[in-house]
Amino acid sequence: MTFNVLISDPLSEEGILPLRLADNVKVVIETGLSEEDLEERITEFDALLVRSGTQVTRSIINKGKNLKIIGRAGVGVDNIDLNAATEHGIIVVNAPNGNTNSAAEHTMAMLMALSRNIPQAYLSLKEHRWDRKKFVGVELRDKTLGIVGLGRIGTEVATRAKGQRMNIIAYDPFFTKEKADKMGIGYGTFEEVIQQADFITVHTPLLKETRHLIDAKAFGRMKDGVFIVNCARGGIIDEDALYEAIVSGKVAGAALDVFEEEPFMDHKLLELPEVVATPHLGASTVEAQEIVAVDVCKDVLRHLNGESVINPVNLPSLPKDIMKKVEPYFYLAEKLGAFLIDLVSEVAEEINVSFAGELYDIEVAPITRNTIKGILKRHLGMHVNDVNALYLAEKKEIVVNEQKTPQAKGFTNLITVEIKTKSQIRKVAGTLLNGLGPRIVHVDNYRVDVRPEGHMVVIEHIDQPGVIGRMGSLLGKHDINIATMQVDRSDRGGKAIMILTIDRHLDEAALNELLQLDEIKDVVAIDL
Ligand SMILES: NC(=O)c1ccc[n+]([C@@H]2O[C@H](COP(=O)([O-])OP(=O)(O)OC[C@H]3O[C@@H](n4cnc5c(N)ncnc54)[C@H](O)[C@@H]3O)[C@@H](O)[C@H]2O)c1
Ligand SMILES: O=C(O)[C@H](O)COP(=O)(O)O
Repeated sequence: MTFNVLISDPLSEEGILPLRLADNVKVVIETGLSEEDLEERITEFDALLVRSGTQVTRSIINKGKNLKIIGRAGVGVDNIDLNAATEHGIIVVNAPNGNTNSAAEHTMAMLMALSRNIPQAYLSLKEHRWDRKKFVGVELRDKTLGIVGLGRIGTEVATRAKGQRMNIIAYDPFFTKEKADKMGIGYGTFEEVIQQADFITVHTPLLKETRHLIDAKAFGRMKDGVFIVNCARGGIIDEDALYEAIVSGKVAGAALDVFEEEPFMDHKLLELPEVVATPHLGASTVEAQEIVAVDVCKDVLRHLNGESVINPVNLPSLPKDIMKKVEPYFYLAEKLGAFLIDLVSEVAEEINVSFAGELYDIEVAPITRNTIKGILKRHLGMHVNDVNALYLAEKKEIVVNEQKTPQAKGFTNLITVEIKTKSQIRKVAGTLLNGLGPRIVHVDNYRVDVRPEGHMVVIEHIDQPGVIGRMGSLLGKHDINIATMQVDRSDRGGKAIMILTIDRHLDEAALNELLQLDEIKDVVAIDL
C-alpha cells in the first residue's frame, strides 16, 4: 500500500528525506493553498504536514476522508483544530524540541535589537542619515527580565539572559521557588513578574487561558518604560492594548516576531518607531528546520507503518521504556473488549477496566484505550482508534473507570473488563502468559483458557450429560469443525459455559439450531 503525504508549508528538503526514502510513501509538496483548495486536495491524502502557515480547520479535517495523521514541523499547534482531529481519530504530532535553541537565540537577538535600537538605526543609515543622538539605548546588565512561561524556550532564554548579567524573575504554573533556587533565578507570581520587570518576554503557548494574557490591565501594572518581547505567539499580547501603551509612553518599546493575524503587509504597530519586528522567524534557521522536519516526518512514517509515535499532541505520550512495558497488552486488551461487547445484548452504560499483578505498577491508560477501542469498534466501525476511543465513549455517555489492584488471582498479570448495562453486568478477564501469548481466563464467573482469536462460539447451557455430544454432532452436520473447547460450570447440574473455537464463522442457521436444543440457553458467535 502506498500512502500519500501532502506537505503544505515550506519544509527543509533534507528534513523530508525520511519520507522520500520510504518506498511506501508518495510525497506531494503544494504550498500556498487556500482553505478551499486544501479542502478539495485533502481527500486523497493519508497525511498532512504543516508549519504555522496552514490553518488546518475543521472543514479541512472533515474532508480528509483518508487522513490518518497531521504533522506539525514545529511546536505551536494553535493553527490545527485539535478537537476536530481527535473526533475523527486523526493523530496530531509535532516536533517540540527541534526549534527551542533557534527560538531562544531569536528572542535574545530581538531583546538586544530592542534595547539598542539596531533596526531603527540601520534603517536611518540606509536612508543616508548619521544620527547618533536619536538611538541611545539601554544596557541589559543588571536589568530585570520577566519571563512568562518557563518551558523549553523560556528556560533557554533565562540561561542566555543570565549570561548578559540580567536578573531573571519567572512565572510558570509548573515553576516553583525550589526550581528557581536551583536555576539561580527569581520566582514570582504573574503579577510579581510583570510588576518587577524592566523587560518582559512571553514564552507560553497560545491557549484560551493565555489569549490576551498581557492586556491593558497588565500594562497598567508594569513599570513605566518597560520593554516587551513576544517571540511566542501573536494573541498572547493584546495588540490594541500594546499600541495604546506604547503611544502613552508606558511601554518604551516592543520586539515582536509573531502577530495576531499572519501574514500581513501593513500593521499599525509597525507605524510606531518603538516597535522592532520580524515576520515569524523564531524557528527559521537551517538547523531548526532540518531537525523539526526530520522529527515530524519520522513520526508520520511510524504512524503510517502502524508503530507508536514519539510526539503525539492529542494523545498522552509515554517514555519509550514505559511504552515497551504496556504495548504487549494492547492486543489482549482490544480483544477482551471486542469479545465482551458481543456477549452484551443491551446498551453499555459503564465500562470498568481493572488491572492486577505486574500491571499494578505501570501506566495503564493506553491499555484502557485499547479496550475501549475494541468495544466501540464492534458498533462504530473501523474509524475508532486510540485517538478517538475515549472521546467517542464520552459522546455515547458511557462512563469509563480504571482500577488497579496488586492481587492477580494467581496470574502474574490480569486485565478484567466489565460492562454494565441497564439490567446486565458481564465481565471477561485475560492474561498475557509468558512465552505463550494472550489468554481469556474468565468469562463472568467461569474459568476458561482460550486464545482470543479467530471464530468463536460462547454457549451458555445447563450442565447435563449428552449436551456436548449433541452440540458437537449438530456443528458436524453443518460442516463446522471444532478446534478447541473449554467448559466450566457453576455447580453440578447447574449453569455452565462452553467456549469453542471453530474453523469458520458460525452461521445463522447453525446458531438457530443450537438454540433449539433444550439444555442450551444462549449462543453467541464471536469473530475476533
Ligand atoms: N517564534 C517562533 O518561531 C517560535 C518558535 C518556537 C516556538 N514558538 C512558540 O513559543 C512558545 C513556547 O514554546 P516551548 O517550546 O517553550 O513550549 P513549552 O511547552 O516547553 O513551554 C510553554 C510553557 O508555558 C507555560 N504556560 C502555560 N500557560 C501559562 C500561563 N498562563 N502563564 C505562564 N506560563 C504558562 C507552560 O507551563 C509551559 O511550561 C509556543 O507558543 C510556541 O509555539 C515560537
Ligand atoms: O511554534 C513554532 O514551532 C514556531 O512558531 C515556528 O513556526 P514556523 O514553523 O511556522 O516557523
